[in-house]
Amino acid sequence: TRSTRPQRLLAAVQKNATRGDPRSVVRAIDQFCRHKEWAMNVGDEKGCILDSVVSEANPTYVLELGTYCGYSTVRIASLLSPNSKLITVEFNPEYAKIARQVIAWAGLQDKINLVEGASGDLIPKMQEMFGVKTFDLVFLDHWKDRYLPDTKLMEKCGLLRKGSILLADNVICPGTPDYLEYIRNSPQYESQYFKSHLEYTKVEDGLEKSVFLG
Ligand SMILES: Cc1ccc(Cc2cc(O)c(O)c(C(=O)NC/C=C/[C@H]3O[C@@H](n4cnc5c(N)ncnc54)[C@H](O)[C@@H]3O)c2)cc1
Ligand SMILES: [Mg+2]
Repeated sequence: TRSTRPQRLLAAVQKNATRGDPRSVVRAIDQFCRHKEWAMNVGDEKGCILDSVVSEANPTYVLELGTYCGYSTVRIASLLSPNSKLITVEFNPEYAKIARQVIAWAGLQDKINLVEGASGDLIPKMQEMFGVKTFDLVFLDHWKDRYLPDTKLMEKCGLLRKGSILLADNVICPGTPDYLEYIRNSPQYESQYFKSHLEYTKVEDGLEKSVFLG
């Protein structure tokens, strides 16, 4: 049977990237998506904004919602300090299988915990499963209609502390109107919009960075 796009993306990583070199994995995926087949990775342009937010935050505990093939997982983890951890949540077993191999190729399996399941089920279990008290940074990049309910769930579960950062992809395209409305009007958050483009295209998109004020 015909291969899937994630399988072809993984093959491109294994062909063009150097084992143990996360930045070469990121570069290989961007090359594949720009010149061969578009895929919904945060991409190189928004990826630079992601890099600067991660570097400035220097987080110990990171949560990513929506692993897909692991592009942003590798991009974030490559910037984390030695004792920090990234937990990434993915409910599609096919995507999880590909992402695990991309993460392994980058040599980042010790920094990353990929957990399979739905965010709505896993968020309430983060403390008991991983001994996490609060997350310093959350990257939202899963189904767009889950951003708001999962943010409210993280608040309810006490997973955010004063200064925790939420970074949301695609707030313009595909768009997350209910999330933006909530987060920009809530006195509990200080938000900032980083204008950019939908990965590998000229269509406008952007990232919304929101600091939880506690
Ligand atoms: C109209 C239109 C269409 C597509 C685009 C282009 C475009 C550009 C982008 O950057 C995008 O992020 C997207 C996008 O749709 N992303 C959804 C990403 C889902 C991944 O996360 C997984 N997942 C989804 N919900 C959950 C959940 N609860 N618990 C656990 N995993 C979940 C899925 O299993 C996938 O691995 C689309 C632009 C415009
Ligand atoms: Mg996205």
